[in-house]
Amino acid sequence: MIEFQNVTKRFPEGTLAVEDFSLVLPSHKATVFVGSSGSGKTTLLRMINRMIDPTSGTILIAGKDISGLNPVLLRRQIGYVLQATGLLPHRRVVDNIASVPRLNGVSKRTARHDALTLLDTVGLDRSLAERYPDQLSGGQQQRVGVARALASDPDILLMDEPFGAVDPIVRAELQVELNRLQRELGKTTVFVTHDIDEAFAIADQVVILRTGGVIAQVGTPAEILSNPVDDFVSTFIGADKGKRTLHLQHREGDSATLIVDGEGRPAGILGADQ
Ligand SMILES: Nc1ncnc2c1ncn2[C@@H]1O[C@H](COP(=O)(O)OP(=O)(O)OP(=O)(O)O)[C@@H](O)[C@H]1O
Repeated sequence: MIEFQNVTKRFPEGTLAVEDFSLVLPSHKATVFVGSSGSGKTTLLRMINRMIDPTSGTILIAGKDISGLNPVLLRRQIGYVLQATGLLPHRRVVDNIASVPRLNGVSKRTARHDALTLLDTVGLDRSLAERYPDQLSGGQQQRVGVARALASDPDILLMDEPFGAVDPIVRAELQVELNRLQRELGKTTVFVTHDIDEAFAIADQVVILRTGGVIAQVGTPAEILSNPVDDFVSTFIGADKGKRTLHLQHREGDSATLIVDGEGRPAGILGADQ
């Protein structure tokens, strides 16, 4: 479990990026921060692995205040996936994936062996292992980025707009794959996006943010879709627009709930436990 307790971040030149933010991010679940540009999503994410330290307040991981932990060691225990993948261009795919285990002292042979297994995990063919990142498509590079983030078997996976640079079809595939991985591996995932549809597709817990990291609403996709708390949230999820009046439809004899758009087209499915 990750817990933010009254966390505020003011950058040195004065911007108040996050103000008095408190929230529990449950273990083994995907929490998605969604909000418009500048709402503080990335700042919140980066405070979890101490790439940014709060001005005040406390962040706990598994009950431990992270301000007392060595940032470098903390980062090696937390997977991090970025839009720009961060893959090392001069290293082969297999060595990119093996890089953090190698830093953690795992032998080259074991780290490379595990890297090949991770290619299977993220749905990539092992024949890609010896390529360099620029010999892969954008979607394949993102999968390698996910494999690399999983390589040290972290409990926590941070993902900052990881699918923002790929085309919509590949993006939808990656979202489906991430859901599968989430079910199989049960990581505590924190995902940042400005795309509300992506948030609904991935999240167990959606956090809709206003400027300053102020929480507009927290809930499951079903809770937010069925009961937006105010006009801001309604506008954000598109419930006020004729073109996408999403609503939920329970199907007779089926445990899943269908999300249907304003024209009656299925837009997604919520699992039985949501
Ligand atoms: N290093 C920094 N120095 C000063 N201000 C910063 C810094 N990083 C972020 N900010 C400011 O803090 C606010 C929140 O930024 P943040 O990157 O967290 O937002 P975001 O919701 O992730 O935005 P985006 O969707 O555009 O990435 C913005 O006003 C931003 O300009």
